[in-house]
Amino acid sequence: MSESPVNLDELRNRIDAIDSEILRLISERAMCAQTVAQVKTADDPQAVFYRPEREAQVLRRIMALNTGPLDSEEMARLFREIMSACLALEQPVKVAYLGPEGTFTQQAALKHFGESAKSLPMAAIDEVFREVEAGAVNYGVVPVENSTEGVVNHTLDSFMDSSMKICGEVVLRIHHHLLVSSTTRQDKISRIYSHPQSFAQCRKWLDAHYPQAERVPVSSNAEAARLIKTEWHSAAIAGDMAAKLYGLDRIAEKIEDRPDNSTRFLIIGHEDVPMSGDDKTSLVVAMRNQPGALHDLLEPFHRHQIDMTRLETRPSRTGAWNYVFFIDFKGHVDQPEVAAMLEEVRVRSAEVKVLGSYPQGVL
Ligand SMILES: C=C(O[C@@H]1C=C(C(=O)O)C=C[C@H]1O)C(=O)O
Repeated sequence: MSESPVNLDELRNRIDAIDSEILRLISERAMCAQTVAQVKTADDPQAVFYRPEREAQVLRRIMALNTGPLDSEEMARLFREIMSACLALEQPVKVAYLGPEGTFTQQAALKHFGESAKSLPMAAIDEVFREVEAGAVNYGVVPVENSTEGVVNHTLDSFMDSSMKICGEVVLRIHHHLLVSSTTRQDKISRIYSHPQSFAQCRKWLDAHYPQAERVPVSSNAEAARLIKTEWHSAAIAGDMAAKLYGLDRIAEKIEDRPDNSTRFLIIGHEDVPMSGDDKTSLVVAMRNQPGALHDLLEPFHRHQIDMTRLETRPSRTGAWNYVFFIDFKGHVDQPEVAAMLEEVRVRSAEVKVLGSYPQGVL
């Protein structure tokens, strides 16, 4: 064998030295974060350590500074975990999510808060709201829209009855796999379990590959994964977390019909979040039932050049033909032009409820 041009031992010694340095710096950072916690509690013993706007700024700064060879998202993910561990030193963030364990919502919760957060599965979206409202957890994570299937009505409806604030958003690329257990007869699959949204997102693939199999809708992908453990003729459609949790094999990967399939989740909590420099705001607006109402509502957004990113209509539940609008736009309520626009919308509408201003999803 020819002599390698670089000396492996030398390189490994260098890596060891770099690791010692990284270790020292991470510990120094953790001590700094501990001091921040002391400063925060000195002012207010009930202070919440977690600051969504600051975390978004830290991650954005790292991504802007990064020059490779690791890509910026990968680098931000590493820093996400460092921050999560630093925060957990003081007080692990407790997060309720739409369960069961192994769902995409849990994946979204961990992506947003890092692996050191304590995540607790809830059986339904309104339970997530209730748990946050009761103060049993610091934050909640619920799905709100999918790029293929549209809005999660249950989440929007929950906001109408709740005083919870939106403190953040997280977008997750959703990859579905066809999963089987070690005892499944792969040539005899006659039944496939999944959540109705997942079936809808994989419809074409299923029509092409398993046209004869019975599609059985269940309450979550994780539940689908759990069920097939004992059925030799069944498969499940679910994501990586569920596959790992139940020790299942992927016989077909990334079977979603659209390669850009993603779901947006909202983080709900008690506090208003200060500006991070790149924020979004969500509103619910009830309009008076009169001609031109929608035009009147949209006109101030246009005039103040505010970028609306979403507009959804839902029945208001107060009268047979009254509607409310869920609106997302870029900007924060503390920005003067946003405040001016909101004032005009208030005058023109029956009711405006600001659900929250929060940092745009970073990762
Ligand atoms: C250290 C702070 O507290 C927490 C920890 C952070 C960090 O590790 O960088 C950032 C924001 C907070 O969630 C802070 O507010 O600066």
